Amino acid sequence: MCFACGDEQANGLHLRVFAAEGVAVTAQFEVAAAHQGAPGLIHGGLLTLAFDEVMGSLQWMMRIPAVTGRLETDFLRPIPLGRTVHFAARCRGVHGRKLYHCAEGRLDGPDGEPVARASALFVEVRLDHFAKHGRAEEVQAVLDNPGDHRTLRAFEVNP
Ligand SMILES: CCCCCCCCCCCCCC(=O)SCCNC(=O)CCNC(=O)[C@H](O)C(C)(C)COP(=O)(O)OP(=O)(O)OC[C@H]1O[C@@H](n2cnc3c(N)ncnc32)[C@H](O)[C@@H]1OP(=O)(O)O
Repeated sequence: MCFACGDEQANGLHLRVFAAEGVAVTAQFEVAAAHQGAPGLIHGGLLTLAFDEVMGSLQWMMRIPAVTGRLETDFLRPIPLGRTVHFAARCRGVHGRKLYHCAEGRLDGPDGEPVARASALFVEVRLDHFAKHGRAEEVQAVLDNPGDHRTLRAFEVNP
């Protein structure tokens, strides 16, 4: 039940991420009333969350379990509610356990006005990172139905 991508989260971001050319993904985020910060505008933290999710999706494509170590967002333009942010993210490089990603958000279309940029460092972890640190109920639910989790984030790469 991920807040960024889970269908069950009534006020979640409901992000859908798609494989692109190379080690890259695209995604869309419809900014709803529940995502408000200042009146009529998106909350900046939620935009950063969207970047975290979109860049974090690259790991699924790379088949490397990793967590966010550092994430920096540049807020270029205010984003009104009711608009759609189109994201494009790619892996810039890998050094040891460190994965360097970058992403951009554009308004209302993949060629729309750039409204935000982000860069992140993800750090590869062993799978037991999640089992060890997560609350037991949710970890057990994944272990009971591992297929659900895999299917949810499966990309068709070069289908
Ligand atoms: C049950 C199974 C379920 C599976 C489901 C999968 C779901 C997946 C969901 C995905 C979730 C989606 C995403 C989410 O939302 S993930 C949620 C948010 N992120 C976290 O909770 C991460 C919390 N932090 C940690 O666990 C540890 O600090 C990590 C693991 C990150 C590193 O601690 P660890 O002790 O392991 O490693 P290390 O400290 O030797 O560092 C290693 C290298 O990295 C460099 N470094 C580290 N931090 C920074 C930094 N801030 N700036 C610059 N550099 C940094 C460091 O210098 C070193 O470099 P070098 O010396 O090698 O050159």
